[in-house]
Amino acid sequence: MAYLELRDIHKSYYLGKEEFPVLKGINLDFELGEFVSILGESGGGKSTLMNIIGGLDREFEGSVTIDGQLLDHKQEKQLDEYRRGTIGYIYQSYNLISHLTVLENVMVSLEMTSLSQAEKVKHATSLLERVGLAEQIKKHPNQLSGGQKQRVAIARALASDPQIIIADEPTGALDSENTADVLRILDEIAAEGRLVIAVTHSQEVADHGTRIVHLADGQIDDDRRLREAYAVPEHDNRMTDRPLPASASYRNAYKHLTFSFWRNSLIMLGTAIGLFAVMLFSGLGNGVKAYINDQVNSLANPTAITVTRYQDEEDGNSGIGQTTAGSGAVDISKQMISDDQMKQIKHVKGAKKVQPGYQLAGAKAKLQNQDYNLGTVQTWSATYQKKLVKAGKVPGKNEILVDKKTVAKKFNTKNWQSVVGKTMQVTWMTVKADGRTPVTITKDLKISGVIDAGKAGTANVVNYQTVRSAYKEAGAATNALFATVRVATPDDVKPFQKRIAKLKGDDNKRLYSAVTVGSILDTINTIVTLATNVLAAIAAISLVVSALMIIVTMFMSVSERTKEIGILRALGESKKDIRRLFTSESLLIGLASFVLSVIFAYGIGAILNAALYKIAKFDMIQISFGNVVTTLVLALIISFLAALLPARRAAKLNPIDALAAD
Ligand SMILES: Nc1ncnc2c1ncn2[C@@H]1O[C@H](COP(=O)(O)OP(=O)(O)OP(=O)(O)O)[C@@H](O)[C@H]1O
Repeated sequence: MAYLELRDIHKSYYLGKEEFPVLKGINLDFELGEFVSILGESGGGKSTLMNIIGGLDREFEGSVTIDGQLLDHKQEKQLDEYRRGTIGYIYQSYNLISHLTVLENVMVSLEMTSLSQAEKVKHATSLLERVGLAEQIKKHPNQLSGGQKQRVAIARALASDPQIIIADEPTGALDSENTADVLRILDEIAAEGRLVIAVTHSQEVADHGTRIVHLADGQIDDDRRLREAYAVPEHDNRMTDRPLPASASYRNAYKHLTFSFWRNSLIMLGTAIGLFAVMLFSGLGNGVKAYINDQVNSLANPTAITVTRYQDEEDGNSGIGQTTAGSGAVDISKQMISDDQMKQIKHVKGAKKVQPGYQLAGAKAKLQNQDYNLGTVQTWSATYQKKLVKAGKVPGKNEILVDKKTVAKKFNTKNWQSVVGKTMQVTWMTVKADGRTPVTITKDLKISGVIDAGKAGTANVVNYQTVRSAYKEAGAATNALFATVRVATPDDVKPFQKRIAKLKGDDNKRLYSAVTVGSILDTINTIVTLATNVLAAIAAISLVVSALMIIVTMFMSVSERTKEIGILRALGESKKDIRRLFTSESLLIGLASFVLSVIFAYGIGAILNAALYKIAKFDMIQISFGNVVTTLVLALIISFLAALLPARRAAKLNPIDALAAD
């Protein structure tokens, strides 16, 4: 049984429905150690036959048996393996990969062997030395002469130690000197015990082989032996081949990226800008949220909770500041917290300190014959931060801390501190002990200091005892209107709020509401998050543009590299390997864009922060680790999706058509 057997090979091409038969029943046997030349007229089907032997063509009739094993052309995997391990191809037009160096071109077929990286380099270098190219290994193909290119192609064909070398007009483009060189090398290859099948038009070339097969009209019309085939030496250490590892695809993709560096840099820049915008807006959202938190917490104590009586709809939803004293219609005792209830609140788990508080309704003041509308007047509680007191001190008995904007500055615009120490007559309303009858209270209070509630509004603060004793004197209800509860840490606020909301009175109705800085912040934060997400989503639209750019680049890359795809397929790479070549290139673009975008985001973020710091005294852009990770995931998803279609198209290319591409 011969090493390679072709039986009854028929092949036709079709133009529409019209059939053009090219091979009409080829029967041939080949042995290892032979150097067979295939001669025949142009268009006679020589290349077609080589593609069938080489495992590139699957659309034919007949059988190819290799070393006793029938090749199943339906099984692509088996064919990939066959091309990888058994076949080495040499073409008239060299078919080198232009963006790889001479050494790398030879290394491509070694990627599919089990050699270590160092062994691959050593082996490729020794092959290039053998074909006389030791000096040229770092050059790119376009820096070589035709003869040199063909020798690189021979070294590449030999690299994976194949049994069969197919050379399709290997000397067609060479001068006589280079032709002689190449023929000598091919003869040496046959002498090593390999089967060399060379297609040629030249009788002179054909005469160098051990046998000439002549093809005419789709059939063999002559098969002549010129000399004995070479004896096959024992090959005990044949190289073992294996599928292309993923790392090789990534390396190849990286080399291609750096080869077209400027074009790819622009694509990366475009993608990076989109990613950067997403990251910057997210960072701005974080910054604004932190800024608001900081501002609110600096005005009010985050561990203080204001507890009021719960008002359901029927009772009229009047919280602090809307005391209905004077209307007579509503029993405001329902809005008050009795001493017993105060004790009950004290016993709720988490309460560290509980302070009763009053709010003075409709408070007006007279200071040196000038009337003031006081707005909010409350008793001092833990909600206030001491740093809000801008002059003087916290009020003691019969003292008042007045608002900077509405009282102190109106009293004396420039020297507003001068109000401290003056006596102010304050009038407000409440109800008698029956909870209904209105009563007006007037007190002379000494101004202990000035408070500035900032943008949060106005604040006038009196001492709790001052109000309580005034109420006692006037026979008014003395129950507090609210209680200020301190908890240990801001994290204890929410659990406390929940517990207090659960407390029920005798009528099984909810007793208390709790307002905290946190609950106000929650609302603000929700709005800021929403706004940030909208901004980030708008920025994300630019990512769609980025994705389109990557898709276009990848399609361009596929059409530029069509020939390379054919070469890689001929060398034994599978469809999957080709797909991965393009997805890895796209993922590398995504990854590089991500790195760029992080640099932009942190760089420009720092510049913006420096500029805004002058205004807000706060880092307005705070890009979190989570933002960075999200951006990375986005970048990878986009680049992966963008590569899907182009990679699919590349993988689907017919290797023969791809090799024929210009
Ligand atoms: N993809 C194709 N579709 C249609 N016809 C094709 C295709 N490829 C080759 N042919 C035709 O098949 C015939 C054989 O082509 P092939 O390339 O095998 O010939 P060849 O003997 O190698 O020719 P040459 O010596 O000029 O290279 C030619 O007539 C060619 O036009």
